[in-house]
Amino acid sequence: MQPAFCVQTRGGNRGRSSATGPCHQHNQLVATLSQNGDSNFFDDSAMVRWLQSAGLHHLATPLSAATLDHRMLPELTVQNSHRHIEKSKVVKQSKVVPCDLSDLTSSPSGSIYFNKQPRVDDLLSDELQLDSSPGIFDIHTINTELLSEEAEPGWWDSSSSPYAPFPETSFENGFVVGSCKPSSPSRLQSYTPDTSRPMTADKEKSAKDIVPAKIKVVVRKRPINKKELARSEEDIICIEDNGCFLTVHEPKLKVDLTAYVEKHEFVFDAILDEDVSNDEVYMETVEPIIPTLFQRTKATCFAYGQTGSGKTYTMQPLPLKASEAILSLMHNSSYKSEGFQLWLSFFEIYGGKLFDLLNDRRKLCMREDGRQQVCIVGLKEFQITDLNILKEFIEKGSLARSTGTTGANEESSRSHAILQLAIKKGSEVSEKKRSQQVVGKLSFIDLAGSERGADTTDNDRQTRLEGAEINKSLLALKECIRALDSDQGHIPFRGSKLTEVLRDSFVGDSRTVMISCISPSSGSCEHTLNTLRYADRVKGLSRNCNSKRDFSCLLPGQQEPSGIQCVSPSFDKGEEHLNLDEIDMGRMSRPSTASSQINFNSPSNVERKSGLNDTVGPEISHENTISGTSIAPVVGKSLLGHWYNEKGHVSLHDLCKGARESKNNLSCTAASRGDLREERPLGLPKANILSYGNFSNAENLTPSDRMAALLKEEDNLVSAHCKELENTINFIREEMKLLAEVEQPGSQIDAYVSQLSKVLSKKAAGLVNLQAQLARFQKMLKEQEILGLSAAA
Ligand SMILES: Nc1ncnc2c1ncn2[C@@H]1O[C@H](COP(=O)(O)OP(=O)(O)OP(=O)(O)O)[C@@H](O)[C@H]1O
Repeated sequence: MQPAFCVQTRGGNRGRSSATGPCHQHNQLVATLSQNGDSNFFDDSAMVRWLQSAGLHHLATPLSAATLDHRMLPELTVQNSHRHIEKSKVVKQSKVVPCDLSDLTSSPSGSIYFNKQPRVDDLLSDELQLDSSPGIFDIHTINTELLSEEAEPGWWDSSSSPYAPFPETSFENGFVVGSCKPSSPSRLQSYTPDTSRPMTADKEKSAKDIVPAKIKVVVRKRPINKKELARSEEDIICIEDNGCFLTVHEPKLKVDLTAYVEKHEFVFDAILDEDVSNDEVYMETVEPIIPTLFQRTKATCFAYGQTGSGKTYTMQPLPLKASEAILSLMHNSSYKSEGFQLWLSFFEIYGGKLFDLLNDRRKLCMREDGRQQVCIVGLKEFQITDLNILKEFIEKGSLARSTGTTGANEESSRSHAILQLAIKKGSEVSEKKRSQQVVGKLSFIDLAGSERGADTTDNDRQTRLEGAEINKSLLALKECIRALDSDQGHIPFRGSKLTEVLRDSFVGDSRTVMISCISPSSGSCEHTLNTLRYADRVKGLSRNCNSKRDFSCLLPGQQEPSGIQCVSPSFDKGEEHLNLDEIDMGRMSRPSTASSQINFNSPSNVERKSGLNDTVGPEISHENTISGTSIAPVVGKSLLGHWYNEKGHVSLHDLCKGARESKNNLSCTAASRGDLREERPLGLPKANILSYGNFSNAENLTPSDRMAALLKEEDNLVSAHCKELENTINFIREEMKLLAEVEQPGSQIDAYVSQLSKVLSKKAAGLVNLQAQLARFQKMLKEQEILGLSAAA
């Protein structure tokens, strides 16, 4: 029999009532099981706890309806709950329905279902039925699929209700519930700005008094969509009632093909269920930051997650709401007389290049001035006084993003879109000359799909390199946030173009909000776990962190890796800066007898499989440098674009200065507790050092290791080229000097000949070396291509 009710608690974040979940495959409804009137919320773990507390340990795990014994649970009831809106307040309604154990069944994922088909009477309490005049319900909070089967025609006059449901066909993207989207073709949510609403003095004061956390990590789950349902995928994400705990029920198969469920538990600052609106997302994430922007804070809010997980859907409404609040504070608070202005810019990083989304995708270049301030040359900024204009700009920019070079939406998931709101003070003297000061800045970043970083095995070279670039930037971003959170003096922003662009957001007083977007479906389980692990690591070093760890898959007897939670105090001074992931990496990359016994569920293997492992990230921080060891110089190719003098053009001197400084930034020394003081180049886990420079051991390397080696070789080539240019200039100087001398009366031709011969030999040797390096890189590219092709075959 197709189960009717899923007996699982859902939603209920932060005081929001437990809500009717989306209408899933199983007509899911929030329900409470109770015994002897004693109410207990049931998700799998709560059920286990409840059974244990009832002394029914033998039933506690594994749990299935078949194991529930009628004699032991004599008075079972199911309490159906839903909510509706009454006089602008969300009201929870519930009704107890007597049930029998024969009405319960379990799914392969471990959920317990109530088989009885509900009646409308069961869904609506008596008061609610009396009150059911159009307009008092928010239809989106009611399980419409359940209702449609049983509801009498005419009980709901949708046409006259402001809460009329969108007809199912009008749901964009096949979302069953929760999408609540306007039928407008725009990707933006319908939104009516209201700047006239003044912020009261009390509100302003309390807003100012609240000090938001430096780093906040929020997870947002999107509703399951029709395509996923059509593929019979299940919702595997369970959010516990306080809105901070999340369990992923990973469907797995044993060797004998028996299905079982592996649970992964996570804790974050907030977890937003599929029924949480964009307004609520704003309130949870960005709203607390707004007042701090007037106090010289730079804030960053970014969405991370796989393609299609809802990053753009989540991010697009936020700048609008934030601008409304900023303008309201500017015009209606004590800041009124300060002469603040709000400015907008919107650009994209695609394939390591910057494009202005508000100026016909004009290519931009990033420069660093004498005071090490990063500026994006040519980026258009617009002053925002009217929210409708802002809305148009955002739409324009979003369209430019998704209709980029090839017009495919595919592109958007391979690019990072950055929308910046800057609060400025001062006047603009002329178009070219501004005497404005940035007071605060809020950057919204819609990151490339996280799984794109794993595109390193793709057949297409361009895709592989883009994937590697995305991987690099996501890892560098994580490193920067972690450095911020641990109050490290140095932020490794040079790790990627993305973090360089955000440099000024990482210095001084800064706030960061990460919204991890996840899909609920079982088909996305691996990506979802990767996203949650990334988020977990971002938050991992937070001093107040109380994160439950995803250790469900540790081997029996294996301990929580001590390096993960915080830097072990037993480390000596020299190791203090050891990156925690590096310890992980050491564990992962060292093939041991133990590792051959590790099943495929071990965290390291899961991450390795995903391609989102830390092959690049951990080594990016120059804090990894350990005194007393020599350091292999590495210069990133991005230097070519970054080193400019104050007049704006590249000088070789600056270039070399950049190379030297970057060498310090990017060099790293590998050290882990087991084998300290080992020198290795950037971007390579230990196990791969031997194969660095050629792929003779290529079959032993993972695709991402190979890609890291390739990128490393590319960096070395660019670095050697820079060096060669520097030498060439010196040779030219020497040759000019020789020429000048030989033309003097009485010059020594023999000396000239021998000096010239020396210079030419050095020049030739330099070119030969560079050519050899180039040939090696070409060979690696070729090998990578062949390996990619054979992997694909
Ligand atoms: N919470 C949600 N409620 C309803 N619909 C959603 C939700 N989240 C996402 N969607 C829908 O899912 C689809 C994919 O979302 P979106 O484009 O935001 O994904 P994305 O992560 O930005 O993907 P990409 O990385 O490819 O740009 C969109 O059409 C969006 O409308």
